[in-house]
Amino acid sequence: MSAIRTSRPKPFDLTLRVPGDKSISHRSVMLGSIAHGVTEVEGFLPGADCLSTIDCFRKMGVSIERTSETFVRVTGRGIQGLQEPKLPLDVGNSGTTIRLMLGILAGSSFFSTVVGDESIARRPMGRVVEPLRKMGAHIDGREDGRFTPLAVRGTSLEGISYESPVASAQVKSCLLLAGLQADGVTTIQEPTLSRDHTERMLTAFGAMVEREPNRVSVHGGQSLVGTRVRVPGDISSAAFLLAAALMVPGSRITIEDVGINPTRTGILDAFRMMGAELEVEQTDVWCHEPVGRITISAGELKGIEIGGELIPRLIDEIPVLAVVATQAKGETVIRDAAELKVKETNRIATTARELRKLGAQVEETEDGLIIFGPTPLSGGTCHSHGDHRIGMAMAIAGLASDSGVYVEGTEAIKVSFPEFSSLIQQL
Ligand SMILES: O=C(O)C1=C[C@@H](OP(=O)(O)O)[C@@H](O)[C@H](O)C1
Ligand SMILES: C=C(OP(=O)(O)O)C(=O)O
Repeated sequence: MSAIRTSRPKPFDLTLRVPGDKSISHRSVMLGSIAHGVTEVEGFLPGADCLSTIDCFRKMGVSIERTSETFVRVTGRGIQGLQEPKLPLDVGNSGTTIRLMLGILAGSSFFSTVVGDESIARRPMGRVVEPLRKMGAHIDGREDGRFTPLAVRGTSLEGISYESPVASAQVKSCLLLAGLQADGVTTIQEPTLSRDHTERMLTAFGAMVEREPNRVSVHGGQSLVGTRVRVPGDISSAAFLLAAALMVPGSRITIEDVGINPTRTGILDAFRMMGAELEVEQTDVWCHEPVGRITISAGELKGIEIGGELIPRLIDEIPVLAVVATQAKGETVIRDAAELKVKETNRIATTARELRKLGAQVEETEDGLIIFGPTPLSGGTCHSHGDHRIGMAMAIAGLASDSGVYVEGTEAIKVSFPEFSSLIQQL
């Protein structure tokens, strides 16, 4: 088991880049695989989750070459050109891989089985299996297909109109990918808008996607054409570094070439509400995704109340937001975030538990957290619980501790931000 130790550094002023966006990297390999022709991906995230996606599509006969850590060349086979995998498709720790891939497998012409690690085995698959079955999919699995392992007998699908009870880009994307192979139109309505990378990338691959507020439709029978994808830096990874600047008064960080898609920038809104000084400048658009430069420096931080439409726009950043909230004056209330319970860990529970070990005052609620600040953070030993975002969040907490925080289980971090440990220790 690997571990890292962080403690209060001297104030810093740094300009950095972060590794490629995880959501966009997954999609580049998936859409590249089912497209016709070659897709070249620059700035691919070499994180364990995205490598699981590569491995699954290779098992379906797709030629995927990695000419460097971050450059990937996918020779697409067309959506009906994938081959029956001889072995189970192993998604490792990646919820995005399994849920999006199920949309592709459901409409294939072959049989496949899908497995993952212990965390994946706890995560709900009914949210995609149920609507896919409405489209005609044949999926079986543990507890009637609500959990892995799953088995899919590919078949022809019918378009549906589906009202998703959760704002989940994984549900939406799964159904869009199934919809591409279905007869007729597939429409997904979500309660609030979740990240829209699939919609944007489908357009870049030549598909027609119809969008209305919180609603998206796709016609079946369209084929995709391979393209060049340049992946922006991952704002979810950048969030840990932005938080680092807020934890060490007098510090400033600039992150360049980072994705600033508005469905992902909720954390910037939250940090601004807390009193951080933030400058965001759009510098370019890569493969239909806005890219820019973010500079942050700490102001006097105050507690905030967040919920509603903001939550899907910062869902993966809530653990580190809670860490920053321990240093803000007053109460920070996070509501409408029950989705956190079904991530790599129950992030409401693991965030609260680990922060309390350092003396933070944190209350768990049914759908979020309440953090009372500011509280000094003591030294101590924390654990990632096998969850990359919890491991990184606790390492950031250590930056406000004089005696230092030792975080165990940091091997989980390779899922999304392989360089995190060396970067943070440079502070
Ligand atoms: O589509 C995606 O790439 C993701 C969607 C989100 O999950 P949900 O769709 O479950 O909200 C997010 O938490 C995850 O890290 C990546
Ligand atoms: C929830 C996450 O990813 P996934 O659902 O793909 O496992 C995450 O990266 O925080």
